[in-house]
Amino acid sequence: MAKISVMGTGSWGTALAILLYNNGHQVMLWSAHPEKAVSLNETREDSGKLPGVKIPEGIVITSDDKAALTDVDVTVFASPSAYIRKVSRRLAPYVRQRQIIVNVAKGVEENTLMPVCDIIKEEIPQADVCVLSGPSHAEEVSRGLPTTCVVSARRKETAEYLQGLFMSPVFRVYTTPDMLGVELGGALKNVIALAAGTADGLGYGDNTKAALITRGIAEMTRLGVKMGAKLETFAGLSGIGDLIVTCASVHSRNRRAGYLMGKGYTMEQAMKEVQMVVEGVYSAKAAKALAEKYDVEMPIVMEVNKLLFENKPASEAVKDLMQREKQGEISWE
Ligand SMILES: NC(=O)c1ccc[n+]([C@@H]2O[C@H](COP(=O)([O-])OP(=O)(O)OC[C@H]3O[C@@H](n4cnc5c(N)ncnc54)[C@H](O)[C@@H]3O)[C@@H](O)[C@H]2O)c1
Ligand SMILES: O=P(O)(O)OC[C@H](O)CO
Repeated sequence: MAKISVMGTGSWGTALAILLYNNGHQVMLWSAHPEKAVSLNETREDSGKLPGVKIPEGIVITSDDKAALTDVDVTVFASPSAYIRKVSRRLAPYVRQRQIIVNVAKGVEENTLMPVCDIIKEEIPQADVCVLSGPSHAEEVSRGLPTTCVVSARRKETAEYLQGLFMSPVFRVYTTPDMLGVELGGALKNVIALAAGTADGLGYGDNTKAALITRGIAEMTRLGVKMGAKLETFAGLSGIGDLIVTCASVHSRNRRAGYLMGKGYTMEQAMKEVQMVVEGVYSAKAAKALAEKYDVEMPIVMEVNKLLFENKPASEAVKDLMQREKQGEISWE
């Protein structure tokens, strides 16, 4: 049994706290907001985000920074990527040397172009920062539906230790040394999911969805490999696996936000309607900047940016993607 704190009471933090508790660990769930911790303690359910999912009484819910980080074997950082720097800076004084921190947020910071693990490392240099990612909607994990993920760490032993903590009969975890690839897959798939949702909103079919997923993973892979990630990672759970789930699932907030934009909502209206974090909107500009920095062609990412930030009509974006200059699918050289 390990002592684990989960930092963040969004749907993913809550689902992982329940998973880890059911695996027999001692679990604390921390909210950045005292009033949220108080209300969750009373109700033992987040009826807005995970209706019908009970948070076991054995999970201690707190907003006490020091208590949540004292004598823990592992801490899981589950805040949305936009808050990770602020949360890391706030918690840094309570983090011991070589504390294992597992990042489960998916994003790239707009102004620094850093994936989430790098942000945590910068703010909490004494920590051993790892990542868990993959096709894993909280709505399904919290109900014990079979799910697979991948965990990456600097050292193989740490990754295998974490694999053991998270694994259950309904939650299968693989290990990988490719932290950068895992992080980029998780962040970039959200941008492609906005495009897939938009196509749904426009009333397009399965052919269009398959095209966006396939050409989307091609873009993600091109960029990732140029940045130093491994090619195989993009064919794995944190790459194509997560891209499929986020482009197809009824639970996906990125797909839903895109769907609403396809129906004519503005980005702001769509985000308001979804009510949960739409990470793709935060990562889109960073993805575009990375494509430019590494000189990689990412036409879907470029069109998503125009849709989000230049009010380009969705149907125009699709037309421009379809009528791009002719290309080979793979090189003839
Ligand atoms: N939900 C999922 O199924 C799922 C699965 C895998 C990964 N993720 C990733 O996990 C991360 C969290 O997503 P989520 O779905 O749990 O979020 P969510 O939309 O359910 O919840 C939002 C969270 O943001 C927190 N928050 C709001 N304002 C804050 C502030 N100022 N400072 C710190 N925290 C603040 C809220 O307390 C809440 O914990 C995201 O990066 C997401 O991509 C989510
Ligand atoms: O599918 P979304 O947009 O809800 O994102 C949540 C997770 O990343 C899915 O693994």
